[in-house]
Amino acid sequence: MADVSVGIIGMGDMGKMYARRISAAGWRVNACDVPEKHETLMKEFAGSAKINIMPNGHLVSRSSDYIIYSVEAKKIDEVVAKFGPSTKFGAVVGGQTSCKAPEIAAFEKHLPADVQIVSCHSLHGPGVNPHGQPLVIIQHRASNESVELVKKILSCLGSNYVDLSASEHDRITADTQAVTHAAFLSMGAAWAANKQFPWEIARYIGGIENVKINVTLRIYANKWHVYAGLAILNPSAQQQIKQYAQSVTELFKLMLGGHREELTQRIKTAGAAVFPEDTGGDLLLRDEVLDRFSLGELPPERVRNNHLSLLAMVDSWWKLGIVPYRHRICSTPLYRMWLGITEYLFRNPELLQECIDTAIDDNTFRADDLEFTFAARDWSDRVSFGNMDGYREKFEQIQQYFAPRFPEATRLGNEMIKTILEKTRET
Ligand SMILES: NC(=O)C1=CN([C@@H]2O[C@H](COP(=O)(O)OP(=O)(O)OC[C@H]3O[C@@H](n4cnc5c(N)ncnc54)[C@H](OP(=O)(O)O)[C@@H]3O)[C@@H](O)[C@H]2O)C=CC1
Ligand SMILES: O=C(O)C(=O)Cc1ccc(O)cc1
Repeated sequence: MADVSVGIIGMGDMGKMYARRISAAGWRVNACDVPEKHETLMKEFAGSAKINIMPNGHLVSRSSDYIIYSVEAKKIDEVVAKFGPSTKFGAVVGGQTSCKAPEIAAFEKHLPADVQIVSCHSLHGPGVNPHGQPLVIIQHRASNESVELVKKILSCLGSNYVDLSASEHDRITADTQAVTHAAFLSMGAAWAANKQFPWEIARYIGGIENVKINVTLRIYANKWHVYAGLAILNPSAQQQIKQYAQSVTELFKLMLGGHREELTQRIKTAGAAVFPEDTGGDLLLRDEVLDRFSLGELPPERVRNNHLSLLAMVDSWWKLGIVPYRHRICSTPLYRMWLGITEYLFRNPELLQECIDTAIDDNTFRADDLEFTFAARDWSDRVSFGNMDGYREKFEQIQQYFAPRFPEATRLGNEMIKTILEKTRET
C-alpha cells in the first residue's frame, strides 16, 4: 500500500486541489496538464516533494496505480483516447467530470480490459472546503477492493461518500445542478442586458436578493466549460432546463395578463406539492443569515419583488414531479442555497402573497422580468441545440460585464457558503 501512487491528468483548479490534499496525506502524486503548462506547473510545485509533475498523460498513466482524469467534460473522450491505452496493467481509473455518461463511455471505449473503473465527483467547487461535502463514488467496473482503495486515498478530503451508479448520478445532478445554474445564469443575463449592477439598486438589496446576486456572480466567476459540460452533455439536464424556461414564460404571461386567480392557484398548487405541510421543521435559511451578505447598503425597509425566478423553480419541480429535499445528501452548496431561498419564500404565506400581489399590481419589475424570460429561453435553446460555442460566447460576454466585482463577491460568497453550510449541516 505504501507504494501506491496516484495519477492526476488535468492540473486545473480541481486537479490541483486534489493533488495538494492527496499528497499532504502522504500519497505520491504523479500529475500533468497540457504540454504548454508543464514548465509553469514544474515551478509551482517545485517545493512539493510528493508531487511529481510529468510532461504528459502517458507518463502519468504508466506509472500510477489510481489515475484521475480531471479535464473538461467536453474533452474527456479525446484525452482518454490519447492516454488510456498507456494505463499501467491492473490500475484503477476514474474521472472528476461533472457528467458521467460521456466519461464512462470514454473509459469503456479506450481503457484496456485489465483496468478497473471507479469514478468520483466532488459536489463543490475548488474554493470550498471539501470537509463534510458530498463526494460521489461510482463503482463501475471494479472489485470491492479497488473501491476501498479509492475511498482510502480520497478519505483525506474528509468528504461524505455517496455511492451511486453513473446514471443515478447524472439524473440527480440534472435535477440539482443543471437547473439551478440555469436560473442564476438567466438572472445574470437579465441584469447585464438591462445594464444593471443589482447591488446598486435598492430593490435588489437584502435577504433573498443577496443570495441571488452572490451566487450569480460566483457562477460567472467560474469557467464556462464547467456549466456548459454539465448542462449540454447530460441528457436529462436538457429537459429540466427546458421546463424551467417554460415555467418562467407561462408565469410571466399570467403576470402580464393580470390573471390573479389563475396565478395564485398555480403557485399554491405547486407550493403544496413541493413543500407539503408535513415536511416542515426549521428553515434552511433565515433573515439574519440572508441579510448579512450584501454587496450594497441595506435599505431601511425590505423592497418587494415578485420573485419570478423562484416561483418558476417551484413550478417546474412540481411539473417534473421532483421532490427537491430528496437530493440533499447529494447536493452542492449552491443547490442548498437555492433550495434555501425557495423554501424561505414558500413557507412564509405573507411573503408569498406579497409576491403574487407584486406580480399583478406592480410593474416596477416588468422590464427585468422580460429580460429574465428571454434569458431563460435563450439558455435553454443553447443547451438543447448542444451549442458549446454559443454557450461559451454568451457566458464569457456576461462574465466580462461582472468581472470587476468578482473579488468582493467571491469573498462574500465564501463567507456566505461557510455560514450557510454550518447552518444546514445540522439539518
Ligand atoms: N470547477 C468546479 O467547480 C468543478 C469542476 N468539476 C469538473 O472537474 C473537471 C475539471 O474542472 P476544473 O479543474 O474546474 O477545470 P480547469 O479548466 O481548471 O482544468 C482542466 C485542466 O485540464 C487540462 N487538460 C485539457 N486537456 C488535457 C490533456 N490532454 N492533458 C492534460 N491536461 C489537459 C486543461 O488544459 P486547457 O485549459 O489547456 O484545456 C486544464 O488545465 C471538469 O470536468 C469539471 O466539470 C467538478 C467539480 C467542481
Ligand atoms: O455548487 C455548484 O453548483 C457549483 O457551481 C460548483 C460546482 C460545479 C461543478 C460541479 O461538478 C460541482 C460543483
